[in-house]
Amino acid sequence: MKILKNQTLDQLLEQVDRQTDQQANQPEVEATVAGIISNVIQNGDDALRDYSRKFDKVELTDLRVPQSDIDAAYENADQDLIDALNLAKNNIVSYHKKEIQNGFVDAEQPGVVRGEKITPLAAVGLYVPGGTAAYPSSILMNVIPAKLAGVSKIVMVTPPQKNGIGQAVLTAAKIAGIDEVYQVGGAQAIAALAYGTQSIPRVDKITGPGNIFVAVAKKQVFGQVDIDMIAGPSEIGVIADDSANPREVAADLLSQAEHDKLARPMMVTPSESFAQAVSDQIDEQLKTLPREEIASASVENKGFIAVTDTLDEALTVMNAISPEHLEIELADAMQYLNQIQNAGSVFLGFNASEPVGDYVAGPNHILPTGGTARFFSPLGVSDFVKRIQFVTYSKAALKKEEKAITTLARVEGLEAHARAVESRFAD
Ligand SMILES: NC(=O)c1ccc[n+]([C@@H]2O[C@H](COP(=O)([O-])OP(=O)(O)OC[C@H]3O[C@@H](n4cnc5c(N)ncnc54)[C@H](O)[C@@H]3O)[C@@H](O)[C@H]2O)c1
Ligand SMILES: N[C@H](CO)Cc1c[nH]c[nH+]1
Ligand SMILES: [Zn+2]
Repeated sequence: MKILKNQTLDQLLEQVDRQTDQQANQPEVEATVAGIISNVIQNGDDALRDYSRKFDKVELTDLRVPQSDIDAAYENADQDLIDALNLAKNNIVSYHKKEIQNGFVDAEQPGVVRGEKITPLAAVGLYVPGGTAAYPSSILMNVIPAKLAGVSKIVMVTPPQKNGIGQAVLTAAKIAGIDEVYQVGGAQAIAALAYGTQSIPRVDKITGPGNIFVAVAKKQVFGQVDIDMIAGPSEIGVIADDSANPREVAADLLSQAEHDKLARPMMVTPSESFAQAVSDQIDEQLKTLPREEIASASVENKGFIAVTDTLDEALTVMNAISPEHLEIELADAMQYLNQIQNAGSVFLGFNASEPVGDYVAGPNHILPTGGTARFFSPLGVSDFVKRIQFVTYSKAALKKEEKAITTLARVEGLEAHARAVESRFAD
């Protein structure tokens, strides 16, 4: 892995900035995706079949996965898989239940009642990745907060596979309780959810992670629908020093590198010797990885280890990176949590290996990438609800505030605003 050493803090921050910019601006991908979206709007299901043939090498007739396939997958599933999915489901439910908002009613001022009611979205589309790998775990992470929010229409899309959607994916769909599944992926699936086709219903919001084409497509349909965030190619940032185990740190970095050739495995450390030890371990462990080709490309093209003068500088660089996942591999790691400003999900201590969050801990693994953890949050229950505000006034309460309202209205030159309130006291 590339080791950046003998660099000033400003030089390191400048490199992080430049890499993040690259993530955001992909002109050639933007153009490809714009063409795909336009074609799906024009040609609906036929365009979906064309792209499935072109990108996924799959000939599709029905886009919807029959319920019988979902039921059969569950019936035939390995008990270990069912047990693991149920354990994950229980932990994800118990964690996300704590996110449920209940709105409020405030009647503190005489004659005035105001408040906020929490309303589930009517229809959401969940994107579950399935190009280079299948992600049954992403089904749970997408569906559970939507169900806890009370969304009634939940539609799932996932890429078609040559011999049908994977049995583990369908088993997870059954356990998650989703029954409307369409076998289409990529930017075309995002377009179908945003605009609707003959088979796939239009939704109000699209959530879920995906590759660069999916991430850019979600960006382009924002405004036609809402989106949860830009959850693109996976990333992991590790802050570690000599108190950590280089073999374990290398293994965690590779766990995310194997997702995508564009995945970003990154470490920042104040120890040059530890940097070298981790880099050596990465080279060693890559040799036996089944997804070595993907992980090597990620390490080569997107990975780096930055050596800083101090631990404080390491925290500053990592906050600038704003990684999707941040591991703090330091003694007494919890003490550093309050210094973390930007990250999707934080893993504290030597045993909180990032895949624990991918699968079973309970927090969501659908997380912001490409530096967007500066302003996006992990997927959660709040992504599937809207807040509706309400007020009611007695005539006496309105009279009390009439002068303030009409003064402001006339300062803004909005006479009708003033007269609307004064009309209550005309007779
Ligand atoms: N950020 C997160 O929370 C999170 C969570 C899980 C996975 N991920 C990421 O999701 C991604 C999954 O990627 P994936 O590729 O395996 O599956 P994917 O489902 O995201 O994308 C596969 C689809 O991309 C389309 N496609 C492939 N090549 C294309 C091309 N050249 N032009 C246009 N469209 C093309 C195909 O139609 C295919 O169905 C990885 O980057 C992984 O790191 C992120
Ligand atoms: N680490 C991924 C998010 O970037 C989530 C995931 C799903 N399955 C395995 N990992
Ligand atoms: Zn992962």
